[in-house]
Amino acid sequence: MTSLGGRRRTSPRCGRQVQRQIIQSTWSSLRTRTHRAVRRMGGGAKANATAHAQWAQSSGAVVRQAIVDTVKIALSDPKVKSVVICGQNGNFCGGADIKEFGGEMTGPPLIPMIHAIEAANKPMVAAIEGNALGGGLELALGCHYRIAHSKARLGLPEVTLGLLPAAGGSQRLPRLIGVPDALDLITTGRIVTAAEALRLGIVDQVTEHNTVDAAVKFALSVAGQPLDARRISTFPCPRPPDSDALFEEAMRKVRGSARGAMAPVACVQAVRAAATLPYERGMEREKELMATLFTSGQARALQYVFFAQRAVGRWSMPSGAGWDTSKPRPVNKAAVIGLGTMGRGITVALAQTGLSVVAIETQEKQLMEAKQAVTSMLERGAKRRGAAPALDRISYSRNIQAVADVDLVIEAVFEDMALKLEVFRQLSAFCKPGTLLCTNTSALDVDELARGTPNPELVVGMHFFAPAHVMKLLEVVYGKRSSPQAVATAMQLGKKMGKASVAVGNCRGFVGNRMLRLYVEQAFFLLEEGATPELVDGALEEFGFPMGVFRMSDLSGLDVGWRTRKAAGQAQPGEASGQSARIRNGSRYSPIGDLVCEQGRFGQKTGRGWYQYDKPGSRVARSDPWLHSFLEQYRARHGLVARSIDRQEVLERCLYALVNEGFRILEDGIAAGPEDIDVIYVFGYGWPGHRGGPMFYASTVGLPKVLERLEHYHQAHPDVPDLQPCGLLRRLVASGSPPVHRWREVIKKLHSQL
Ligand SMILES: CC(C)(COP(=O)(O)OP(=O)(O)OC[C@H]1O[C@@H](n2cnc3c(N)ncnc32)[C@H](O)[C@@H]1OP(=O)(O)O)[C@@H](O)C(=O)NCCC(=O)NCCSC(=O)/C=C/CCCCCCCCCCCCC(=O)O
Repeated sequence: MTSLGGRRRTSPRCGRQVQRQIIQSTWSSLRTRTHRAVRRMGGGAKANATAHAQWAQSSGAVVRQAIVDTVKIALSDPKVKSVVICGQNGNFCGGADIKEFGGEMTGPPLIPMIHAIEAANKPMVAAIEGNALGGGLELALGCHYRIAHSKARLGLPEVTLGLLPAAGGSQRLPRLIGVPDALDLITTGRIVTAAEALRLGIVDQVTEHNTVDAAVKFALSVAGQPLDARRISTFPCPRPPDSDALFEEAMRKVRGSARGAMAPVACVQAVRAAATLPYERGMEREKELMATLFTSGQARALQYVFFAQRAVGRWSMPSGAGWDTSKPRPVNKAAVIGLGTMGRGITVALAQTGLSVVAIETQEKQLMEAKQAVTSMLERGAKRRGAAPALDRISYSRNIQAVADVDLVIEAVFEDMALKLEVFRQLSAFCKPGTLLCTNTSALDVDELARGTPNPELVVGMHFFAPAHVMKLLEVVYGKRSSPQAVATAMQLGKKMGKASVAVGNCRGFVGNRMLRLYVEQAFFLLEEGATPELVDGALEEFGFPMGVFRMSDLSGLDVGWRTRKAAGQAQPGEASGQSARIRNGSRYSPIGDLVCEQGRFGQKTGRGWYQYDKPGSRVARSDPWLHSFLEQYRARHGLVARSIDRQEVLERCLYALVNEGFRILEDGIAAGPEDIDVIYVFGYGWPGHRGGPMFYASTVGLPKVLERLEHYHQAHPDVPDLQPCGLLRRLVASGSPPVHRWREVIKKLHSQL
């Protein structure tokens, strides 16, 4: 798959054809190299020439059939002494074709195929190059020996797709490497290098040279040797003495982090079955658990996210330019301007990607502090990865003229238009011609910034999420005059940094923050109407968010939004009461957050916010009686009568308001499709992946129901125009609520009529 991926990079126009090939290569990359082993053993296997041709053109079912048939031939041919199974194009097997899961699965099933390989009376050797993932690794675990290339990657990522390794992986891996390591790999889906696989005992040998040659040599050396001790399914599962406690701890851990996701829990249960039941009964349990996951809907959501993540790479702009027509510029050296929290994270992310970075901060003291912080972030990261820290890739400067030879600049100064315009003016004067000018603004107008430069086509937004070296999301914001090449360059850099990069249009808050405003606003309104932060957060956390809106606000700091609202003229000082104090530009406005800030309650950093904390900086939120009595007094002052609000209303108000704005974003052409919005929310805003992102979620709730509830809430709150259902939502419902992957057609039609 690596080589095919490479081909796509060099020939972006032939995407469709290559995509087909890559999908096939999940199973079709496999072939049994009996002929080669046989030849070296002085024999010959006639069946193989045809089988190879067939596999190269075939789908998963055909490949499995071919493996079954060829193994049968090899085992019945007395001249064949050993069998080597390898992939093609430098890749063993990336696992099952996920698209097969949606329909009726045909061809020979995987489990009996792997059993037959394990039961073989001739040595079966897996020659692992490239990826051995999911069903690919399960197949290798059915072999008697595994030889891997040093650059191979192995893992059981099924959990990330809402599944478990159900072709015996959950039963064989613990028997091979022990329960603790198997639990780690299976519950996280973590991919390991060949070196780690060797250390864990997953592979028997690692080679720097030709893997198939090494495997053939190895296969010859073990020909005729007894195989009983090589069949992993017959191994007793090593049970640590405190295994009950170990499983309870593992369960506690996954329940804590899974936030309602079923697959990690099922993975622990399956490994526990391996440790406590005979193999056959463990396999039955594995199948039972998999059947539940298959029918849960969570697997469908996570698999949607998998494909959505790849779909956003095929970006396009309203002009029609896009990923397949725009060539990125090479970026070897970048500059970061402003070394606050964001600038530091961006510097680390760029250096870890292998770029030379000039980090610029005008104040000496801040520069020194930033240098120290960046150094320790890089050292911690390098320690985790077992690599050397990329310290020498970064130079620090107080002088903006140090940007003279960079290919790209990312400005991350304070969120103030006048300041940013001044920085861009200076950058335009000092950068070499063609340098891309990127802003890390989270909401300011990219077009206004671009207008302040002589080359607006070189200006794009690169909106990172804190901490920028950790968070996987990047919004690449194109303005009216951004060139497709500038967008392509930012998108490619994002990909290199390992980010899910999504190209979006320019508007206030772009996609993520524009939608978030509606969600937070509904949470404030709910407090006015009788809810507490605990009720709202409880409902959202039960839904699957790592933190509810108020705990999240305490963590990121209440003053950030307050400053923006003040700058926009919304937050007005004082304790005005009555309905007029809660109206801005004719729409309902809640000053609750402003009033809390006026008390100096900025969240965790001040030890008080929507909750109270033991001390400033502490992270454990406790209910705060002060806040509750503040809410009561606030309602009394404004003549509001608290009513009983349930969790369902919290979810509907907060989530449907957010989804409705998502439809508006699609209608406005700010995002090209629902996948863009869903990737942004899953990777940047903690939306639970097993619910597939807000737009996918709306489709699972049912668009008619979302529409009906929005109409209901808009009627109840006519002073909140944002609750009025969006035209696109109405149109989708009118056209029969097509599945999410068909929304683009409706959107396209809508745009063509405008
Ligand atoms: C690392 C990769 C493999 C490659 O990465 P890269 O080179 O960067 O390329 P990408 O851009 O990621 O991908 C290129 C295109 O290929 C598409 N792709 C990739 N992988 C797959 C796949 N597995 N299936 C389909 N398509 C795939 C991708 O979408 C790209 O195309 P496009 O751009 O979208 O057009 C990387 O791709 C990667 O990590 N892939 C995923 C690896 C993975 O997760 N593998 C595990 C898959 S699951 C699996 O293997 C399971 C096997 C066991 C099944 C056992 C079944 C037993 C059944 C018993 C249970 C009983 C249930 C009963 C139910 C009932 O009762 O009804």
